Amino acid sequence: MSTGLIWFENNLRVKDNKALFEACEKHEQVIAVYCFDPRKFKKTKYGFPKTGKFRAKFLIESIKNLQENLNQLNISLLIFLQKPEEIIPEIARNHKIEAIYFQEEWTTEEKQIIAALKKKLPTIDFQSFYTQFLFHPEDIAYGDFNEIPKVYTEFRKKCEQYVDVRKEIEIPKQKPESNRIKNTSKTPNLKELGLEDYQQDSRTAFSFKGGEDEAWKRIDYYFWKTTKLSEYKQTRNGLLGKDYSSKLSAWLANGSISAVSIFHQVKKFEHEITKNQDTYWLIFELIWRDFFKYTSLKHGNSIFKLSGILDKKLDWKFSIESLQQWINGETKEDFVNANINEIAATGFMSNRGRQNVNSFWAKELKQDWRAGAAYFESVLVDYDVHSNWGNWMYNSGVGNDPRDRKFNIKKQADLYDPDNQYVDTWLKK
Ligand SMILES: Cc1cc2nc3c(=O)[nH]c(=O)nc-3n(C[C@H](O)[C@H](O)[C@H](O)COP(=O)(O)OP(=O)(O)OC[C@H]3O[C@@H](n4cnc5c(N)ncnc54)[C@H](O)[C@@H]3O)c2cc1C
Repeated sequence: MSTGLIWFENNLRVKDNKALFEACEKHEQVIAVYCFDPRKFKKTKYGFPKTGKFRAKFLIESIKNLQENLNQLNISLLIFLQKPEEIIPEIARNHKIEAIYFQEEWTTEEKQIIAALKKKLPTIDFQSFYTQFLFHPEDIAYGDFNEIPKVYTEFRKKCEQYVDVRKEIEIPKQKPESNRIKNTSKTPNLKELGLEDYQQDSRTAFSFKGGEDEAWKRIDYYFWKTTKLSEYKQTRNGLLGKDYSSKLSAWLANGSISAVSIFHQVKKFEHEITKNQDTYWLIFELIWRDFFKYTSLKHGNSIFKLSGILDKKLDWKFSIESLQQWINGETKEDFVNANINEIAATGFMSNRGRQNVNSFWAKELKQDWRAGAAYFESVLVDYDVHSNWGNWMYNSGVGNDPRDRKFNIKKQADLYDPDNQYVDTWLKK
């Protein structure tokens, strides 16, 4: 009997998951694996953990839900707190695995893991799929990733003109019960990941809960129950409350829902409820998400370099005291402090807030932008390597912003928080 292994990473869903679907189509027996990689929970050189408590909790919830949904398909999800390249070879040998299915990744840390696995399992067939994009890399109108433009609008227009978003891939058919294997593995808790448990701050903009089912509940609420999508563009610069933007980022980041699924929900909404600038704008933002992924595909590790993808030498400083003040919300700007307090207390910050906080750190204080990006990587519930480092480069003058703008923080606060409601909420302890 042929056995395939689906190795989950940032594609934690059963719907529209080509890797899972292919594994189920090609093999009579399918086993699923997820590894909480200890390297992702270690401390960075700045002293904070690479993955902080908000994202870790969201991930734990996501894995629990994935396990339930796979159970419905009679597929056992084995969960480990171990490096993939250490445990997967053992499973592959024990279960006579013929092929491993996974989401294609291209940043160095992920590539190293895949290379180590391949080295240890030279006879196994590795099948990877780009399942994180809106516009599939095989469909874009560029012959080579090197042709991806530096300017977003150029990229967007060409994609909109020439690329059709693919159809969603259905949930695989249920396997027979005999597909289940003995599974004593357990999802680790926050303590086992070296993190403290916490109570949610009552001021939080949104109570994020991980898992594919929760992502679809949010779609149901934001699109269908409240039709908030029909005013998305007008409200997306908001700072308080759960409805000013879609809040889909955390589920998108760990792949609990695909950009393709969201796109088709927008199209359905436009067909059944209303079609306007606001509904289009959610797609516009999903294209930004793609753009940063294509930027990192093109530029590789340059997205982590001080001089960025522009290879621009600027006069950067770095002091650990400044970093601490910025993180503690003790800068001279109340609007920056309020935003940084929000992210520290909840793991979330609006897009408007992120732009201002980034601009203040990199362009006002001229501090090494990578330290700010690393802090966001630690605390964000929705951290995505390409979106985070891409946006940070953009707002720090070493990325894709052709205008190299600096935010006037006071003006921004007057415009987006005219009654100080936001600042008052987040400056109070
Ligand atoms: C400095 C900085 C760091 C950021 N880091 C991240 C990150 O780690 N992960 C992340 O998902 N987003 C990041 N963003 C982008 C954006 O702020 C968040 O996606 C957004 O605030 C999440 O809220 P939402 O889902 O309600 O967004 P919505 O406004 O509802 O947007 C819908 C979706 O579009 C995508 N999107 C929207 N804006 C952007 C953008 N500027 N860049 C890329 N994708 C976008 C997201 O997937 C988002 O979920 C960052 C922005 C800045 C300025």
